[in-house]
Amino acid sequence: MTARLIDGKTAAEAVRAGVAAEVARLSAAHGLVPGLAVVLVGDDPASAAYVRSKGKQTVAAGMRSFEHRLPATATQDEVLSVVAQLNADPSVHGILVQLPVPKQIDPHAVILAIDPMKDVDGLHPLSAGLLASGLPGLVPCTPLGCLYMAKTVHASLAGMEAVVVGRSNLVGKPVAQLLLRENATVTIAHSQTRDLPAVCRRADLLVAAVGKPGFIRGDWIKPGATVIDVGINRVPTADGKGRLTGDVAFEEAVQVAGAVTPVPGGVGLMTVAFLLVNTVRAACAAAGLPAPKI
Ligand SMILES: Nc1nc(=O)c2c([nH]1)NC[C@@H]1CN(c3ccc(C(=O)N[C@@H](CCC(=O)O)C(=O)O)cc3)C=[N+]21
Repeated sequence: MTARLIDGKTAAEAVRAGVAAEVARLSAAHGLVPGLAVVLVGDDPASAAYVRSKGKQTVAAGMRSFEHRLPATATQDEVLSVVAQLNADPSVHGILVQLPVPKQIDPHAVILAIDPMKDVDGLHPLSAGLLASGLPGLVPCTPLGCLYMAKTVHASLAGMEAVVVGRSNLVGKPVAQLLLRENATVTIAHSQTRDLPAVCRRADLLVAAVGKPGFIRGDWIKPGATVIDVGINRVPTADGKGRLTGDVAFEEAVQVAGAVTPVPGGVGLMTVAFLLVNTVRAACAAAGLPAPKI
């Protein structure tokens, strides 16, 4: 059997079309144009590429895009002062500080400084706490993308065994909270989990967010399971360009799984699409309008 591919390109295009329609409506009915500010500290080429694609898609959806680039030598105070300026700017509804930041900067201090109303990354402790308490708030984009993709396969996740490998604040923990909200039975596994392959084999829905290329092997997957691969790892190639690969050994996984997300062309595309969704949600909340239906 060969697994069905969950196509991120088609799914992301559908989400972006919904965003563009909502942005057009908000602008016509309320004169509201959602704005997203991305802060990039340093000159990591991969980060710069993500920031460019976010900016392009933001503009393509009819929103405003703001980019702030600081040198790799920037101090924490300099970063905090950019964040304060963006917090105070009414045309900015969403703020994303690209992670990781250089080592002289404490990422927690930067995240805490972001106005929670503009926290489109869903990383502020208030956003994390609202999610954990089952209250409305901004939810991290990659977990929203994972859930959307899982739902293209399963109308309901209730009662499913879900295993999340990875416990980061950006992906593992929030995706587990979202799955719990959907009434799945959720296990969070990590580097110290005993007999990880056996734990993974219990999963009807397996979410891999470990950051190690090809780490999850085919024989760790329950036959017919749905596999969501969050990993975006650049591995070297002979031509020196490198290629993107996930956390799942894809060629093995397609032999066993029922459905699997590819890398590239999977969860990464959904992350950017849901960043736009979160920006529209933040803009509506700031304007006192009801939550948009996207
Ligand atoms: N505060 C913060 N929030 C983030 O969400 C965040 C971050 N920092 N730092 C870096 C990571 C990485 N990330 C990606 C987003 C989209 C793709 C993406 O669109 N990937 C495409 C193609 C990429 C390519 O071909 O280069 C794909 O997987 O098909 C990848 C990676 C967001 N991140």
